[in-house]
Amino acid sequence: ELNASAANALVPHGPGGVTPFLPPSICSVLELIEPEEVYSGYDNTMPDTTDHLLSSLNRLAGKQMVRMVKWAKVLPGFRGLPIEDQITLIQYSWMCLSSFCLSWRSYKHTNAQMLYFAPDFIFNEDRMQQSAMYDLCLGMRQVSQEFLRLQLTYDEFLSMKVLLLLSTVPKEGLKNQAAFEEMRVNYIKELRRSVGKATNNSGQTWQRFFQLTKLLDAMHDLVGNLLDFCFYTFRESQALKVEFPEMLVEIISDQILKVESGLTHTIYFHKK
Ligand SMILES: Cc1noc(COc2cccc(F)c2F)c1-c1ccc(CNS(=O)(=O)C2(C)CC2)cc1
Repeated sequence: ELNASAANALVPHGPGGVTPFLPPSICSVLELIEPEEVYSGYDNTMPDTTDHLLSSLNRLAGKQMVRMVKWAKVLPGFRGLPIEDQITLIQYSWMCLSSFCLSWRSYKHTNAQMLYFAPDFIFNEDRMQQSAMYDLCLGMRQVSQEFLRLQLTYDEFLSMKVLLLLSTVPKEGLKNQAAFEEMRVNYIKELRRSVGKATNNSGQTWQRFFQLTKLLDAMHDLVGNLLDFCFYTFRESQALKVEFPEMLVEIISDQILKVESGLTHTIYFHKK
């Protein structure tokens, strides 16, 4: 919609006519900066042993993390936060973001039937059983099925994903808490706009906004269990023969300390 500042940006282009110069909308920027899908390079000739599946998941997660950091650095508003806060927010939310993107890919590519980790690395029932985290996989597939039931739109997905980046903070607050809160409010407005578009601004808009914020809250509970499994596997990686790439070792080592000493706080939209 044309707001006041955009209206002032009308650029005259000749007698009487003006061509509106509109800054790109936030959702068009989010679509532009969304990373490409990553291939896992999974060796399908190897047997689907648990350690081979989990080590391959970790290698893929490491590749995804590189793209996630690049994405955050060009995310409108994120650059304006202090670098320490940028690092903290990515460190605290990486599993949540990774899982949310997995649910979207699974919804888009497999109609929420399987877990589409990568084009060359898809989990069917067998692989979910073999992965030693069957329940976590089912939980993730349920999120994907909720996307299908709601017919989640790409713009809703993109603004929800930013809100997940901005949902877990240090208990003692960030360096620049005000800048963080302003950014979070802006993306809540962006989600509201996306929902409005999806419901043609009908009476359904608020009901849908309620459903999507409930879905965001549900992500945190699932991801908490995923992180428990992650921290356990990380600690026992030698015994379990599960390899972790350098990128993940760095993030997990830092995060374990803060999560297990209760220094993190998750912002929920709804009371429990
Ligand atoms: C890649 C990738 N695409 O989505 C996700 C997140 O979602 C899930 C990850 C595993 C099972 C699920 F059911 C998920 F939904 C990842 C991902 C892979 C590995 C790690 C860290 N490794 S780990 O310790 O957590 C583990 C899994 C190897 C055991 C973190 C994220």
